[in-house]
Amino acid sequence: MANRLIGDLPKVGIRPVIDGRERGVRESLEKQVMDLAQAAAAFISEQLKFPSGETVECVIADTCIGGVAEAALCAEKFRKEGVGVSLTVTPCWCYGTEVMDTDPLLPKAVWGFNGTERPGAVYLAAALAGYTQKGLPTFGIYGRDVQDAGDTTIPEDVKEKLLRFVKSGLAVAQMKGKSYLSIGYSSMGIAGSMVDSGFFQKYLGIRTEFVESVEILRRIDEGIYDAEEYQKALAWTKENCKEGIDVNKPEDKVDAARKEEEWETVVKMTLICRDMMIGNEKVVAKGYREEGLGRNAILGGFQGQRQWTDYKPNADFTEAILNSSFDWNGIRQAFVFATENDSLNGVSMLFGHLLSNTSQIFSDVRTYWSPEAVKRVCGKELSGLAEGGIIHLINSGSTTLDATAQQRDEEGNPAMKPFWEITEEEAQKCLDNTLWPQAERGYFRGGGYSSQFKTAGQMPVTMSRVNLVDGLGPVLQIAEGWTVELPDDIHKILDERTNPTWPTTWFVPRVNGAGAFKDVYSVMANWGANHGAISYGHIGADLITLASMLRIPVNMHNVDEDKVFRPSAWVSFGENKEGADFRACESYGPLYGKK
Ligand SMILES: C[C@H](O)[C@@H](O)[C@@H](O)C(=O)CO
Ligand SMILES: [Mn+2]
Repeated sequence: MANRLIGDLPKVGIRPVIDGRERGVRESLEKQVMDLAQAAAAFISEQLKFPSGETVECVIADTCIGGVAEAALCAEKFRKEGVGVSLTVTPCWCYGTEVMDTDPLLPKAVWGFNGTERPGAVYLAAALAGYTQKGLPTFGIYGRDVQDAGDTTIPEDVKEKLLRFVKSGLAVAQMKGKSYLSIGYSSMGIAGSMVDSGFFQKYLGIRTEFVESVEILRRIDEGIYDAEEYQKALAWTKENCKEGIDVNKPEDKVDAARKEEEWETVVKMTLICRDMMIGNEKVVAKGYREEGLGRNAILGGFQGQRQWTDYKPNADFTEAILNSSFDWNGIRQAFVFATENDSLNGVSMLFGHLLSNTSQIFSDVRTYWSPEAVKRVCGKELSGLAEGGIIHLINSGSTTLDATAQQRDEEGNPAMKPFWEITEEEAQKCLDNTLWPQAERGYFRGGGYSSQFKTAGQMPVTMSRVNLVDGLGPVLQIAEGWTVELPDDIHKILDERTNPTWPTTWFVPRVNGAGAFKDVYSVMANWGANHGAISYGHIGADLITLASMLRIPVNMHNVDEDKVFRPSAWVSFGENKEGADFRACESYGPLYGKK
């Protein structure tokens, strides 16, 4: 069952613009301009897929655009085709405001071909000036090296910017109109769980759906789920999810019958939470049409703690399985599902998922371990990437099992891959490297099973978090770095004194000796909340581009300056990129409403 949301996937609209002077000039350029558009479309469709694995489709205007009439015809075609991102391309001079895309909600870029025979770059600058003057911030793409007229190869630096822009633009388009499903609400006073509907609506175009956790009980008690799939899921769970240690005090331990009941409950919870997000035609077929429609949720969160977990088994199993790239139905697209209903960490996970097509890690940013403290506690030295200190990422539930690092990339390195690249063997190894200890009943009186594993390998990762600042609005912080695998004699001591029943990832951010990235300790000290969303790969530059499209300023990042790609208008807000970002986001305000 694909996590199919309602509505078609957005397409990329390609706008070949041209000098409208007929009887010579225009005719001499038609082929070159259209060839450039075709080349861009072919490149984008060949390189990009959606998290569902579907290919990104491009729509090219029927004709070159030499003036406002053809611009309007193109806009109409894009509307009918469901275009969500607009890319204008040209090698020549065109009439800036007469051919521009004036849709304020479409992320837009202009690729001005770096050629000399025709003034393509001059058009690019004129167009961007027009977009800036009209309050339609637009990305400008201009290759470093001159190309010969008619050359339709796309230079590497242009490719990088095209992909960054399109991926981010498609993320914006995919979020629009979807829902955040909040199951329960405030969790243990975590501010991120007090879902801010205004933020979701105005910045992301996402509607917030609130459902009491009792709905899960109702559906369990009244059998409002696919009984056949439940049996399949339970059998699969018994086969693949082995119980781990039971750290509970003797008087808190439960008998086999209760443990079986808890497994049955958490499997039902998983089916039900998924159905609440995206619906299930089997539930409709059972006569529960409303329940079977779901809430078109592109991401969800479960309060869990504490009322539910004081009474019923926790949702660690549910959260871990939904966030993973596989379940009893096989290898599939991961969901985005936050524990403790931390909706802001959920949004950060969603950004990572839409940009990388991979499943996501949700963690407490739990402990900074200095080399000295590790030496004191373990009598051992940290080495390699870990030698400057490490951050312990760990949280009950909500971490994808892909984070066991059992998948391999083409070079044989540990990786977390888009689901369509994961082999059956790799999925099985992720499961085989995960145990499911009984929940600690001091925390979780209702019991349940927590996923427990360690990230066994070094992988490039990016930790991020959206934070809400009163009087300012949302900000995004980003830390690129690596997971590290500690020697077992260190890992065990540190993990067991922390919590041996949860999933652990050891994280080392890339530091540069200054500011928030002065050292590993500074990264943790500057982290804006108790949680971080961790995505495979160094996707910080993509996150920065996406944030600028959403008018969310980036308050902290360790991405190379030359990788920062924002709308050209940002330069008008000053040379200091960080300050300009804040001023530009403040000036433009959220995409879908007033602050
Ligand atoms: C079980 C505990 O309540 C944890 O859930 C808690 O420490 C957190 O994760 C807080 O973010
Ligand atoms: Mn937490």
